[in-house]
Amino acid sequence: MAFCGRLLPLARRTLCSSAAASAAKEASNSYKVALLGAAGGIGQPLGMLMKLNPAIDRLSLYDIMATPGVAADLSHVNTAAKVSGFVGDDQLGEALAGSDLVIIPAGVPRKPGMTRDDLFKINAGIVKGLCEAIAKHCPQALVNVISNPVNSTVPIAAGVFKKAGTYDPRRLFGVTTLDVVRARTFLSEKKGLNPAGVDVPVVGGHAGATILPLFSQAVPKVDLTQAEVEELTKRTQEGGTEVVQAKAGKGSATLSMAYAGALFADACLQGLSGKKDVIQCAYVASQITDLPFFASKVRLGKGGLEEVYDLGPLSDYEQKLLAEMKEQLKCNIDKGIKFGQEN
Ligand SMILES: NC(=O)c1ccc[n+]([C@@H]2O[C@H](COP(=O)([O-])OP(=O)(O)OC[C@H]3O[C@@H](n4cnc5c(N)ncnc54)[C@H](O)[C@@H]3O)[C@@H](O)[C@H]2O)c1
Ligand SMILES: O=C(O)C[C@H](O)C(=O)O
Repeated sequence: MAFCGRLLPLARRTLCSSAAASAAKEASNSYKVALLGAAGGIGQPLGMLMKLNPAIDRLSLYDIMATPGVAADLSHVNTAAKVSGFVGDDQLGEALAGSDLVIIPAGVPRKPGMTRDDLFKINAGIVKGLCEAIAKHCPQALVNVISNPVNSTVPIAAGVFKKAGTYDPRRLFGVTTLDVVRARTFLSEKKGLNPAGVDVPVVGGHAGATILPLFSQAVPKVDLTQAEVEELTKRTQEGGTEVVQAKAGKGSATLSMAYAGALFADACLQGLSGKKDVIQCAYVASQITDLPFFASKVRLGKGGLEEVYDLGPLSDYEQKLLAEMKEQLKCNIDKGIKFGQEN
């Protein structure tokens, strides 16, 4: 994780005009990050990883319960980020004010036998309410949506921001990094590679068949039989379910998700700081297919989303899976858009 060596010169604390403040941010990488759902299974380890990130000088932990304790605990870790806990609706505005990046893992997780779409009923309303507050209190922040079903919660967030007049597609991201993390891990295990040097783009969405790992574009280039490709693809698509079943009713992926969420959040902050060539996969407003939201490789920069890359050359198998998944992804997107229009 590239958190290395970006510590803060004290001088920036004295700057107060917004131009000076933004110049200072760029020079010193001092960002405020708000984590919504901070007392949860993902929220707690993700809060920990954010506390360790030297690019962050203020870490705001918000939840509907238990954040004072989580914040007190985390605040004793001797890193620069100043931790504050906020609990309940009344404190949400203060938690968000001045944030550069808001990460949303708030909401219920799956139990065995459920699909991510089964979470829609509860999580749609949670994401909507939190995004309304973001539009009001930190409309310029980048927003990382982790809450499932991501295929629908991102269109919901876009709808809220559109209604509020603050929508900028460059600032809204569905976090699909865990799919990339899994594809890297599973490929490395299969081929005896060091996972540190392995990359696999994962495109589409974040649910079952909509998760499309592109093993034909893996780095380093790896020879795989068709049976191996199919096995790795299936395992990546079902990675979340593998964890849900293993946890047997006690939730879904939290630790690996916190790791993935921290990677993506750090990439967003690196982009904001002006670092060049920050490339990640993410689920964003997109024109590379006929669907309005799609996960693919993107470049992050000072404005957030700076470039959406097209899919590149796909194998026949990947083309077939892409064609097959589009209807499901479209349904998930339409459901989110409809919810946004009706609520
Ligand atoms: N994008 C991904 O790859 C990915 C991976 C894993 C989990 N998830 C999703 O992340 C979400 C959270 O998972 P978890 O395991 O952390 O669940 P959890 O139940 O352990 O934690 C969720 C937290 O959200 C809080 N919360 C509920 N309503 C809230 C609100 N209105 N405002 C603020 N906080 C609120 C809860 O109090 C709880 O602390 C789930 O929807 C899960 O499906 C996504
Ligand atoms: O599978 C889930 O429900 C959680 C998450 O989306 C995951 O991929 O682990």
